Amino acid sequence: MYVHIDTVILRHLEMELKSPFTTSFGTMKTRPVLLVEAIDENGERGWGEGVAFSAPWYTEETLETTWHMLEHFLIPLLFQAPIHHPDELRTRFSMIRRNYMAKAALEGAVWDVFAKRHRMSLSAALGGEKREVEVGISIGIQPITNLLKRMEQALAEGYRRVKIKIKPGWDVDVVRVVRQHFPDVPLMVDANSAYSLHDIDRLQALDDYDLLMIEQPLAVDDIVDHAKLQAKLNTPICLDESICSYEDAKRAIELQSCRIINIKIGRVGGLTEAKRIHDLCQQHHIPVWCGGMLEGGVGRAHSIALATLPHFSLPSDTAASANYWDRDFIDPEVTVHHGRIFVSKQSGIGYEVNMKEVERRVVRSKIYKRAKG
Ligand SMILES: O=C(O)CCC(=O)C1=CC=C[C@@H](O)[C@@H]1C(=O)O
Ligand SMILES: [Mg+2]
Repeated sequence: MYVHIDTVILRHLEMELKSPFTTSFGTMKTRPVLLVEAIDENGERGWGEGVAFSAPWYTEETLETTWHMLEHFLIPLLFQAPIHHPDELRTRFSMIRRNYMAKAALEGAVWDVFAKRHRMSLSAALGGEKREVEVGISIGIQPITNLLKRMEQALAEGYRRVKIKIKPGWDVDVVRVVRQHFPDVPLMVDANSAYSLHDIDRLQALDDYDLLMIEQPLAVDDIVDHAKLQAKLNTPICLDESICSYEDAKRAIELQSCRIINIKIGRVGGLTEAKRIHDLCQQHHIPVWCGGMLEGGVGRAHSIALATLPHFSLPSDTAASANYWDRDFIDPEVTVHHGRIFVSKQSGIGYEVNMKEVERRVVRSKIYKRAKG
């Protein structure tokens, strides 16, 4: 069966975060969402989500660059020919350099159409096996009393792992206080590239606190210094920003730059590449987990489906919708029960897009139609 995508609709939504999210590179109060709707020749609708932020602080992409790449390059490439399987888009889009979040947003919508056309859940279409996924929570930088209170609340809600942000001057002391209050909680830190090899003493000091991992301590595009650092740390390094492709993951594994990899669909260019990285890590016994990008409900649904693949062994950053927003734009919203999300058996992403909630937040939209004939 071939899928002809006839229409793509882009919508820019602004989502108000319940509480500002602070990391080593800044604070976010609202989260822009680029919602991608793909409609095939039968009227089947699939949804994808662009996860780039409004400024290029996480990677080089922004919502604006994503929109530009979709409008001028990726949607025209998609319209060029029908597809037999979404995996084909990885090759078709390969002539476009990088712009992974833009590629992932469109590819994700096509995956949703494909799964619906085959009356399968996205999880099943990807080869997912789990009926539920374990969930962790990521807590931004905030005054220590607020951090401890938020952790207390998250653990009471059943989250299976807590991730806290660190940066120079907000690291060893904070982790020590957290450990004093929560000696046994599964705990990890995310540095978002705030350190260099000159900080090795501070990073080695974290070895005393039984952390699950230290996420992305060094430069966003580095795997060489991370290998030098990992050789001096007992705590596993988890790479996030450094891994944008299967090839990056292959090099990082060969150089022993990390012992864990965080897979994010948008960062690596889509579900097909995410699955390839998952399979590579499975072959090399490198644990993986599904990272988060403060996604809206559609991006969260895609992450949940990905996290059902067999080698995802660590809790995902796919917390409940209520952790981020007063109201998500999907029905039902994502909920977490005793630290787990039950995977929907519905076809496609497993959630309905609530157009009333979408329209409330849309600041811009545009329709793209395939020229017939
Ligand atoms: O989506 C979530 O709940 C986790 C978000 C999160 O921790 C991150 C999102 C984007 C960039 C970073 O700040 C951080 C990460 O690197 O994982
Ligand atoms: Mg990270």
